[in-house]
Amino acid sequence: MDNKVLDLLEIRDQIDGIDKEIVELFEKRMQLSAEVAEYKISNNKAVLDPQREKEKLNTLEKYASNSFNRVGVYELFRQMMAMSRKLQYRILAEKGKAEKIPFRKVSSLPMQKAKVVFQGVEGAYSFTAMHSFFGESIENYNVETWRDAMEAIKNGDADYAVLPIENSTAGIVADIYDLLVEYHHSIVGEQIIQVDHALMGLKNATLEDIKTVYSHPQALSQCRKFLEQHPEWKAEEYLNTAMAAKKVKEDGDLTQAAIASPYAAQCFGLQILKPHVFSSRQNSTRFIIVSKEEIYQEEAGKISVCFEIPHESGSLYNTLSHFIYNDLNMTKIESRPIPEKKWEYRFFVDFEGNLSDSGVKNALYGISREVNNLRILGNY
Ligand SMILES: C=C(O[C@@H]1C=C(C(=O)O)C=C[C@H]1O)C(=O)O
Repeated sequence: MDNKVLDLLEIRDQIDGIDKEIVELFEKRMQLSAEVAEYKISNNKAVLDPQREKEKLNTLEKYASNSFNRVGVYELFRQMMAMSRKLQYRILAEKGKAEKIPFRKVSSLPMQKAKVVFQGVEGAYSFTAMHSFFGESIENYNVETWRDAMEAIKNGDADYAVLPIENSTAGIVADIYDLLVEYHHSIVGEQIIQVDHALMGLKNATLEDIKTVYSHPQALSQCRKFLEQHPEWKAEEYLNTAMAAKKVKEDGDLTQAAIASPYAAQCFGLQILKPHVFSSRQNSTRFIIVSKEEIYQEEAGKISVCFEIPHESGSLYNTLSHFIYNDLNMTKIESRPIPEKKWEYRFFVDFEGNLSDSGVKNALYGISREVNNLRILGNY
């Protein structure tokens, strides 16, 4: 072996020795932190003491001999103290000091005599989503706006609302996120609907009769390839796909067609002139089921939360570290502006888990102590 290899082995040997010492010291430090937790329980003190942490970081970084190491020491101890706090939260939770999660576990969603509200008209994709989730025989009615649907839940006019939250190509439906914050309802389920547009006309119409095709602009653009094969047709934008189908039925004009879901054809007694003019697994809309009840099902596997964090370096990182530390898989993060606070944001996070899991409880307890306005939107 040449000298350099020997050197490397020797240096690594020394590193190994130091790391072992660091681990021993780390464990001693955590043990002391656990004792602090006991003190805090007896004296009703908060886990996080920002003043103490700030002072510690200032002192410790001064021990470092150069600016590069100063940054390292700062970061190292910031992490160390975050871990120490996580241990304390766990101890407090074990001693029953964490506030209870307000959600109630149920074996299944109460469906008997349930009434569902959806936005749009029969045959709209939200209508399909509702039937897929609740079955065909569910009592339901429609309203004009998403806000109306939220109000219906608030007033007790309906037990559940079906609302679109995200489209796989167009992204989130921002208004629904904002409404979820404004109305303190909870998400109790979700339903994904694949987009499948058909061309439909009156019962006795044929493709040759068609002169005008009505649909929502997004549906028209998704079906562009198909429409280009018929340059003789005029494409007309309409409020939504189901309304376009309704119009064709009501006008009773053989030259009119609509692009909408096959379900809309069924609802309005139209004939499908050409199925799947656009169908895409890639293009799906995810709907949420909203309720006034704070309930979650035993087998629920996804949790949605939202929170606000101080406008400081590292605060999002610090919040998300609670998920990592508790081995929780985050599946989505979104941010929305907070209207009253210019350039500050509210974050929406989805992660895998059930509100009964201890890791989930630990993460939520820790986060709730370190952010503003943590809300559990639902577990479904
Ligand atoms: C250990 C404590 O709890 C927390 C963790 C700290 C640490 O690990 O040094 C410091 C302050 C607190 O935010 C403490 O209060 O001393």
